[in-house]
Parts: sequence; structure tokens; C-alpha cells
Amino acid sequence: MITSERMAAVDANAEALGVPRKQLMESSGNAVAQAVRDVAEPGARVVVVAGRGNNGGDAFVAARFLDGYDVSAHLLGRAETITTDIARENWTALQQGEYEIEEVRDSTQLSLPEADVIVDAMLGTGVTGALREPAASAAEAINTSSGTVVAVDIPSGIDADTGEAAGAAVEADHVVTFHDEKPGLDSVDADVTVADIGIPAAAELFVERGDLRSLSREPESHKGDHGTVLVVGGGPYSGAPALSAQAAFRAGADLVYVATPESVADAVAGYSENLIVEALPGDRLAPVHVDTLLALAEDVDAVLVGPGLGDAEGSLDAVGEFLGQFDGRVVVDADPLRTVPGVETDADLVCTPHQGELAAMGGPREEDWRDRADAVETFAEDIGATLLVKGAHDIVSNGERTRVNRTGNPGMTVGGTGDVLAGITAALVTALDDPVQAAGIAAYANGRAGDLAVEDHGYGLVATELPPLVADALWGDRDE
Ligand SMILES: NC(=O)C1=CN([C@@H]2O[C@H](COP(=O)(O)OP(=O)(O)OC[C@H]3O[C@@H](n4cnc5c(N)ncnc54)[C@H](O)[C@@H]3O)[C@@H](O)[C@H]2O)[C@@H](O)CC1
Ligand SMILES: [K+]
Repeated sequence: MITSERMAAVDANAEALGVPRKQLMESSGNAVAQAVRDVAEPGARVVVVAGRGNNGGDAFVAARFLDGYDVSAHLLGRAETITTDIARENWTALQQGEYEIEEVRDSTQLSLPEADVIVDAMLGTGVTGALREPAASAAEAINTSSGTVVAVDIPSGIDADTGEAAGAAVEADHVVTFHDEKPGLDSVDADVTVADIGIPAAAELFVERGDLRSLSREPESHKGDHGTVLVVGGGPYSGAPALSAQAAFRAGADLVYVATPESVADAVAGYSENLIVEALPGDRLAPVHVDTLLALAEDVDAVLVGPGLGDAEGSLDAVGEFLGQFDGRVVVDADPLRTVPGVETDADLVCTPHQGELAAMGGPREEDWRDRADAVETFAEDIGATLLVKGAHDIVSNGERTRVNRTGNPGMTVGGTGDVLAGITAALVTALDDPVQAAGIAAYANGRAGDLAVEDHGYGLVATELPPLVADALWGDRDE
């Protein structure tokens, strides 16, 4: 099962992996033609009713694969208003190939010829809401026609994610859907065929550019809409929590607070005027601070615990007590990671260990990244947390779904890059409801920032260079 949002991301990932959408469209159209051949003998009359998006584009391709049939294609709208280049190119190919085509400019002009097969390619996964004209009238015409209806991807008018129809919808006999089942097809009374259109499995497994689509924002946004983060760290160190906080900002958080022992609070605040610093009495995090942390944590969307916190027993105990009483979203990094397996918590945890820290948590050690991915999935399920295990291949899993990130380079073994990653992760778990997606994109962005830094500085990169590049990685349009 795949949602339309996820499908769009996977499709864009395929493009990033060298399989452009137009190639997928060729496969989709070929699969639609096969479905037509399955229901009608050569010579049969086939009427294609197409919308102006890629759903229509698939059917223009199908027409080319139906030599021997009596095919006509009817575009709902003017050809100049076809919404994508690839659909337009395929329309033009029909024009130049002397196929029988027609532009239907409004519903009064709509009169479908008698047909043995009608291909419904008006609207696919790109659409929600009730069908507008002339599509609504066309749906009625298709439903009253005696021909067999083959729908492309989803019957037009049906929401691919919910199966609901907000108004008129096509009643299809057959549906050819692409790549994977759509949730909305469950409630559709038709034969459904899932066509493999050649999307590489890597487009689902690896985090790629297409995944960044999930970060798109509503134009009407207010301060605080995009997440507030509390970083709990520092004591023996001051740079780490500051780096995490800067990275969280660059990954889109609106406000970032740092709770840190007063011994380093001024140092942390001194790195940047963007940070709001809460000084905790003393020079190490300790159990006496837990009530303060819980109060601060109430007011933010996610907490990051660990950067520069050290491994003093009292600090680790404090983290354990905090997790025992907190039920929000928490990212855990560095020394406190080892406390996680022993803690009963209602918090939504994302843990960001490197492989040594994973072993200290009682997790698996596997050389090969594929074996590691399997083992991390099992371990994530055991401990009931999302894991982001850092490495040349970063592995993200919640025990059910597993993603792998390949960005990054050997220059990132320099100190502080993990603090940056933890900060990005905290910001993204506030922006996305899905911790696996958030951690996957965080790993992608951190690695990509590292790759951009290497372009500028070679392996002399340092972690403070990464946060601004995180913003480029997430929202910039620098070429790959
Ligand atoms: N991996 C993928 O995502 C692939 C998608 N493909 C095809 O692309 C389709 C999605 O294409 P698009 O994203 O271009 O979207 P659609 O083709 O589903 O719909 C977009 C068109 O619908 C119009 N529209 C929007 N709301 C409407 C309404 N309520 N009433 C009437 N018209 C409305 C828009 O103006 C636009 O012309 C899929 O269903 C599938 O058929 C395939 O070509 C290849 C792979
Ligand atoms: K359709």
C-alpha cells in the first residue's frame, strides 16, 4: 500500500536515481495498453478520455501501444493547458503520429463515441476534491456507456488515499494501478492490477531528494508553527549543545532553548544570539534538575538530550528519571543513549547512536550495512524506539519500516557532526509526524551538508560549517 504523498516522493527519488518520470510514464502507458488487450480483441473501438495531468499522459502513451485497435483520444481541455511537460510531449506525439485526437473545450462539446473499451485517464493521484467540469459530465457519460471501463491508476473522482468520492466518480470495471496498491482502491468494486513500472527498489529504501517533499510548508504560517526544541546538554562541554541548537534552527525550528549547567551557560549563549539559554545550577546535569527539565519540556514540541552532557553518573540518572516521567518526543544522543534500554518511558524516542554507542546500548554489531539494517530493525522493535544508526550507510528503523541514507563522506568523522545531526533530527521530528521519515531526512541533510562542505573545504571541513549548509541541503537548489 502506498499513499499518494509517498508515491510522489518515491517517484521523485526514482528520478534522482536516474529513472526519469517520462520513462515511468512509458511503462505506465504500456501497462494500460496491456489491460486493454486483455479485455478486447484487436480491431475493437477504444476511447481514451484524458485529463490534463500525468494521468492523461499515461493514456496518451497507451494509445501508441494499441496498434491494431481503433483508438481515439479525447483531451478534456486545451492542449496548451496540459499541466506537465511529459504529458504534453506525449500528446504532441499523438498529434504528429496522425492519431485520432480531439480537444474537448467544455462540457457542451462532450459527446463520447460508442466504444468497446473506455480508458478513464481524467484524474489520478494528483487530485482531491469533487470532479470539476467537464470531468464531472464525462464521468456520467462514461458510466452510462456500454463499453468496458479501464481506469488508469484510480477511477477518476475517487480519492486514492481514502476511497471517497466527493461528487461524481467513474465506475470502472478494471483498474491498472502503478507500482503498489493505493489505500483508496480497497473500497472500489473493480478488478485491480498492480503494474510494475520499473521504479527501482532503491527509490523506496534510500532517502533521496524526493523525500524532501514532505517538508513543504503552508503559506499561512505563524511563529511556533514549525516547531520548538529544547536541547538538554553541556557541562563538560559547551560547543556540542550550541551546535545542535544551531542545526535545529537551520533545519527549520522556530525557537530553540538550551538547558545547560550554569558553568557553561554563558559560553553556550555566547556562540549565538539566536539561542535562548536556561542555566541549571551547578556544573553537571543532575537529578535535582529533573523537575525544571519537565517544566521546560512541557512547552516545546521536541526535546534533544545528550550533546556534550558527559557520562557522569548523576547526569545519566537525571536523563533516566526525565525519560521515566515524560511522554513527548525525545531525541537521545551521545552518552545518555546507554540509559535508554533500561528505562520505562512513554516518550516517543528517536535514538541517534554511532555503531559503538549502539553496541553500548546492547545493540547489534554487523559489518555489512545490509545485515546491519536487518539487525537494527529487530533491535528497534525490541527497545520500542526509532533508531538512527550512523555510518557510511545510516540506518533508520522503528522496527517496522527501515530506510537507509547514503549521503556524507569520510570528512564527517571530524568532531561535532553528530551534534549537528541530533539537532536536525529534533527539529524534523517536530515538523513531521513520522519519526522514521524525520530521522531519514535528517541523516540525508546532514550528509548532504557535509558533501557541500567538502566541495568548499575538502576534508578540512569542521562541524561549525555544517548548519548553514543544512539549510541549503533541505531547501536550496544547488545541483547534485
Ligand atoms: N510515480 C508516479 O507518481 C507516477 C505517476 N503517473 C501518473 O501520474 C498521475 C498523477 O498525475 P498528476 O500529479 O499530474 O495529477 P493528475 O493527472 O491526477 O491530475 C492533475 C490534473 O487534474 C486537474 N484537476 C485538479 N483537481 C481537479 C478537479 N477537482 N476536477 C477536475 N480536474 C482537476 C489539474 O488541473 C491537472 O490538470 C498518476 O495517477 C499516474 O497516472 C505515471 O505517469 C508514472 C508514475
Ligand atoms: K483515472
